[in-house]
Parts: sequence; structure tokens; C-alpha cells
Amino acid sequence: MDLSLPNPSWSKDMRLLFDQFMKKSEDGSWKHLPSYKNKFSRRIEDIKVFFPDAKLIKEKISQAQLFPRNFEEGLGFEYAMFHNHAEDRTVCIFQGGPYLQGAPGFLHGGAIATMIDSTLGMTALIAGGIVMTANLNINFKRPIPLCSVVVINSQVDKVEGRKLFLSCNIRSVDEQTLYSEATSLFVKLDPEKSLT
Ligand SMILES: CCCCC/C=C\C/C=C\CCCCCCCC(=O)SCCNC(=O)CCNC(=O)[C@H](O)C(C)(C)COP(=O)(O)OP(=O)(O)OC[C@H]1O[C@@H](n2cnc3c(N)ncnc32)[C@H](O)[C@@H]1OP(=O)(O)O
Repeated sequence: MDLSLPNPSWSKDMRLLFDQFMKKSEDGSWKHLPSYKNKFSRRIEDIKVFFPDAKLIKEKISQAQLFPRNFEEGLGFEYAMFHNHAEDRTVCIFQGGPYLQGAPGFLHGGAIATMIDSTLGMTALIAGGIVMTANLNINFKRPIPLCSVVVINSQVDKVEGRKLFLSCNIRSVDEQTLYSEATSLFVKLDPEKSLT
């Protein structure tokens, strides 16, 4: 089940943004990225190269679920991503639910970091294949109100061999508030090196 499609917990803002990006996707310049709880099978052969322990693959990965998709509808991370291939960038529309509270009435910094890492990670994955986050720097500039909708804009800034440098920002829907900014380094995994 694609969990990045609208559901009844989505606010009017979230739905409006989703519809706008779906419209932009009609000419092929943007692409909606589906998102599943536990569908890793498409990449399982790639993953086996880096995690050669067959027992782990069979027992653990078959039970694995994507962390931000492990909340009941509307309570945690509601999000949808759209990718622009020509510009090497991804936009994530994100509504953080009540179970993501940090300071009273606001999102937890770890929840914000999760969505930043996920959005940058998807952008890096599309640009570079199997990558992992090596470094992530976040400036939290304004607190994000719980249950509000924000827009995460991420892009690939530079590629140097196996290293992909990406950045992103989080803004309010009206673009007037800059909530967070981040820079990151993703490293393309080397099939010659074991991760464990
Ligand atoms: C991984 C499987 C993906 C499969 C995808 C399937 C489906 C996708 C579905 C959903 C995707 C959602 C997206 C989620 C994204 C979430 C991503 C994460 O959170 S990953 C988890 C957190 N990260 C880690 O646990 C990584 C731990 N670190 C490592 O394993 C290693 O350090 C490494 C990052 C793999 C790099 O190790 P490696 O041996 O390969 O490289 P080197 O150490 O030789 O470094 C290469 C190069 O990079 C420079 N480097 C490395 N680290 C840093 C750093 N922290 N800061 C600065 N520079 C760094 C290093 O100096 C080398 O540079 P140079 O070549 O110039 O010498």
C-alpha cells in the first residue's frame, strides 16, 4: 500500500500541496515517489552485497519496516515526496502528527531530523544508488508547530567520486517562515567493503 497518498488525516494545506505537485507531475518534470512500510524487495539484491549475513537478510529484513511509516494514520509522519530529475531535487510535503511532540506544541528535533534525513536520503539514493548518511548538520531556526504542514526542499549540490553533498531547507507553506536548514554528506557504498 502506497502510504504517500492522501488519507483522511491530511489537512487542507497538505491536500492542496499534494494536488499542486500531482498537477506539476503531469508533464513529467516532477515524479511522485511512492512510499511503503516494508517494500525493500526491489533493492534486496543490492542490499545483500553490503549485508552479506544471509540470516540477517532472511530474519530481520523480512520483518523490517521503514521507521517514519510506523505510526497510525495521522499520528506520526504524514508525508509525500516529489522528485525533479532535471534539477536533482526532491520536495517533501510533511505534516507532523501529535505523537511527534518535543517542546509542548512543537515538533521534536529528532522527528525533524528524521524527515530531513529521509528526504535528503531519497534525493541521494536517486542520484547515487545505494548510499548512507555520513554527516548531517541541522540548524533549527524556528520551532515547527505540531500538526502543521511544512515543505522540505532538498537538492544535490556536488558529487565527488563516492561522495554526494546535499542541502535542504524547511519552510512554511506560505514560504514566509524558514524553520530549518541542513547540509549533508552521503557516501555511495563500496561493494568491496563490508559494512559489518
Ligand atoms: C542502505 C540501503 C539503502 C537501500 C534503499 C532501499 C530502499 C529505499 C527506501 C527508502 C529510503 C529512505 C531513505 C532513508 C535514508 C536514511 C539514511 C540513513 O539514515 S543511513 C543511517 C545512518 N548512517 C550510518 O549508519 C552510516 C555509518 N557510516 C558508515 O557506514 C561509513 O562511515 C560510510 C558512510 C558507509 C562510509 O564508509 P566507507 O568505508 O564506504 O567510506 P570511507 O570511510 O572510505 O569514506 C569515503 C569518503 O567519504 C569521506 N567521509 C566519510 N565519512 C565522513 C564524514 N562523516 N565527514 C566527512 N567526510 C566523510 C571520507 O573522508 C572519504 O573521503 P575521500 O575519498 O575524499 O578520502
